[in-house]
Amino acid sequence: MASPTLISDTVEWKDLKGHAEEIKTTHLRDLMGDVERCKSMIVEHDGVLLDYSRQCASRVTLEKLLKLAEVAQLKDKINMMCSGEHINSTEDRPVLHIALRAAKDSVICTDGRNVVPDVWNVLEKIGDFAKRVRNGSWVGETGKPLKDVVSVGIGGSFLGPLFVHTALQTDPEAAESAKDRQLRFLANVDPVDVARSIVGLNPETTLVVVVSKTFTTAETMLNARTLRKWISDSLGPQAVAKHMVAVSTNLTLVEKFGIDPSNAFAFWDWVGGRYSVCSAVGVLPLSLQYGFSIVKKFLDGARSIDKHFYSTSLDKNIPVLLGLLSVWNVSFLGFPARAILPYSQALEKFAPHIQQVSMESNGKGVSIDGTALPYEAGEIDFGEPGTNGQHSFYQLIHQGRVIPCDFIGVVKSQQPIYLEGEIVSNHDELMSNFFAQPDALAYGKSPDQLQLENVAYHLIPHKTFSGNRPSVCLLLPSLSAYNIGQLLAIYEHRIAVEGFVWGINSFDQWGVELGKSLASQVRKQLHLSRTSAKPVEGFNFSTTTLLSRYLQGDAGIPSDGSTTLLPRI
Ligand SMILES: O=P(O)(O)OC[C@H]1O[C@H](O)[C@H](O)[C@@H](O)[C@@H]1O
Repeated sequence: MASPTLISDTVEWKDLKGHAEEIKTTHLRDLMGDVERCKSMIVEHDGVLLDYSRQCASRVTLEKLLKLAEVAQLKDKINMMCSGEHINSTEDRPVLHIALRAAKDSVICTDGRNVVPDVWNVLEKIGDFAKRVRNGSWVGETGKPLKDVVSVGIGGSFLGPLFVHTALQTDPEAAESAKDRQLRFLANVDPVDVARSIVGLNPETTLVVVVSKTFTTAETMLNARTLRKWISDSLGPQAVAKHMVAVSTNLTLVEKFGIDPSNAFAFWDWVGGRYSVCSAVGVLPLSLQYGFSIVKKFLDGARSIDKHFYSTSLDKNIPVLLGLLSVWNVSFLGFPARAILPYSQALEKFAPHIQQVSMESNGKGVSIDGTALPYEAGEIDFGEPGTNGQHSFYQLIHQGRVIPCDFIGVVKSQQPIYLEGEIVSNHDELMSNFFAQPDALAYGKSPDQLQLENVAYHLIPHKTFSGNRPSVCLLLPSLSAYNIGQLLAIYEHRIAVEGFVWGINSFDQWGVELGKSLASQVRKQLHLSRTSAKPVEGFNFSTTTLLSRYLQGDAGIPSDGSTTLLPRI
């Protein structure tokens, strides 16, 4: 149900534009002084606490944003998504990643079919397969158990599983069940990544999982062929059946590639690549590493947020509030970026994953009906765990550009350390920074304060912090599999909310196609030049110069002409 007009044409949008000018005259340090306001800006669900009191927003702002949500038909759009309507209109597809973590007895229909039994069939197949690999009843060609897994995939078939794997690695329960096993990822087509992914691995004890929604992605298919050769060179071509499995929506191409279709784990075109970590894309490699029961907890956590998202009123709804505040920051206050700052090293791959979910979803130039947007949509997302980021790019955030920040903290560390003689534990030290940074950004430091501290006159401008820099704080009880699932779903839904309000299609990604088709022209040229010395033609002056220089050099083939796949690193 696309709104007939652009959201920017509505009275509610224009009202917020005017209101933004008023808010700009109020400093956050004054807003923070209003305790009732701050109280109203803390919401909680199932152990997750969101504090958005450090947004450059008053209670009136919130009322106005909720009115904007109403005119954007946000609630209807959420309902349409959850009830399987084809809201991805340019691809004529439903958007049902919530079904991937639905309870077994729930009913989620699209096109007249309840998809939950399909989801659970695959989940149970994964559970069974992972159990057999892990307990050694599924063995490799030489009869040895498969203790190492290389997951080959890129984009949505890589970033989500990598984030969850990196986070689970430090959870004691998950780590215990991953003992003596390795999970590696191969995403980049760069031969260096290939070498890195298999260095030290023995094909006899390795299982390769090829993960690709389309099973056509050039990089993944070349990497899959490369690892197929690695296996068959060492163990014979018949070994592929035992050492390679696949995750895809395209089971015909899986079979054509030479993987037994009974060793393929399906998902469906109603799962967007960047929303696929809860499908076999993430569940298979993660279950092989940690066991299905742990991965199930991750799905349960995501489900808790799904329920909250579609059943809680908008003013108490964590993803909705976060989404509306993002729209506020981007479209009304003019802050185009967002820093994702988890105070947890285990979340080091969270920002890279959210970069794809957010920027591929909302980096659009037209509304859902194809009208050019007269406003910018999408955010520039980046981030690093704290405190590392503090020693890197926080300078710009404190005194340079205004970048709304997401501070993500964890109450209980998975790996507590306390050194005798220190005043606080390591985790308290980390969290001291988590609590201090948002206030430093919000309050800043004035020249008057600096004068009172007897700071030299000429240094006062350099040491002044303007403050008034917005952030939100998300506090999770711990980083269990369940909490990781919650965090994922909060961001997935937040990003959908932004897109719903901006009136765009957050579920297609046509912007990645052009580069792919130009690469295929270059690929053809490289092939012809290498095999028949065909001169470079059909490109502009710049590309011709660069390509010619490239072709004069290394052909990318080992100098002894060998095609060995033994890693050189
Ligand atoms: O899973 P695949 O079909 O191999 O796709 C992998 C990735 O490739 C594309 O370029 C898309 O932009 C991504 O959304 C997708 O996740």
